[in-house]
Amino acid sequence: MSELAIQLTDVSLSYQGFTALDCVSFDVAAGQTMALLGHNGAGKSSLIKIILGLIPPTSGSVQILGQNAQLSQARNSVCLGYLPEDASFYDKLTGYEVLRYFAALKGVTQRRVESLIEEFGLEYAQHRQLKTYSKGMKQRLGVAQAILSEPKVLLLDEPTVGLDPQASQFLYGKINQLKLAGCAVVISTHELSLVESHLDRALIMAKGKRVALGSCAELRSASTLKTCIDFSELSERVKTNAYLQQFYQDGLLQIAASQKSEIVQHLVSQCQIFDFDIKEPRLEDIYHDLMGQALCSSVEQL
Ligand SMILES: Nc1ncnc2c1ncn2[C@@H]1O[C@H](COP(=O)(O)OP(=O)(O)OP(=O)(O)O)[C@@H](O)[C@H]1O
Repeated sequence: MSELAIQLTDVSLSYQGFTALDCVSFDVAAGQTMALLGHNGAGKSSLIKIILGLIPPTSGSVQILGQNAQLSQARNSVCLGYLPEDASFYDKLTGYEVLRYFAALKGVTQRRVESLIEEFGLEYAQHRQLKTYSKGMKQRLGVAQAILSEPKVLLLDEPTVGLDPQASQFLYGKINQLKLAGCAVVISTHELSLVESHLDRALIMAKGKRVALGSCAELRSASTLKTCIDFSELSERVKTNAYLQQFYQDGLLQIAASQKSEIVQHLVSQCQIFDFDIKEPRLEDIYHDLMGQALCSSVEQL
């Protein structure tokens, strides 16, 4: 099994008596991406700040690369990269000066700064003050700052807000490169369709509690949503098949995710149907389904 980069055990947090996080546990292995999903105020940013060691949990433990996150060695380590929600820098500085400043703090070379400026498409504006930057340009700079030191643990709070589709795609490409180099990545986001194909696991949270944790396939199985098998042509062989009839609804076969291989086998071997389209529920639908279930049952863990 891969080395655990982040390990949270029973983490709770209270802000002046208000419980923002309630006994949350999860881990992220080196080279894995974890998406933090949840409604506004669910506790995602608080979790990220706790992982960074910026705020101490009221109870529970947090280990980063085997060290207590509250210890300064872990907090000051160049191994951590962080993009805060609404990252803002002193707007009289130029983009180049901002990156040079963080590079000096992290012991990163000028060459790396120049190469990131180029990669993030900010060359033309690098010597302009940030007050002349658009939101997306500032966000690109923020992401470049976060990955400056080629971190082992990267925490991104809503990284694609303000980015155009091309820049979002570029960002996820970068994240995938870092993952291949063994970086553990945590992304808090509301943009579920963007993160879906890049995450290894997602933690869904509501009101500071863990609602569900798992890969897209595991979350799909935990949901009540059906996988649909669509035929290019309505097939009599399916409608009249004694076993398949029970799943036939609205011109589709509607099955639980766990039944997929069994039904596909049946379609091929018993009905000789080879032309079909399998439509899995998307992360966004799964999220709404699990969140609905959790809120109905007062946010009990699934
Ligand atoms: N410094 C603070 N003092 C008091 N309450 C706070 C503080 N920071 C956050 N909270 C509260 O804790 C809860 C969780 O906030 P948090 O910012 O972690 O949520 P979030 O999931 O990141 O939300 P969003 O998606 O809106 O960014 C919210 O109810 C928020 O009002």
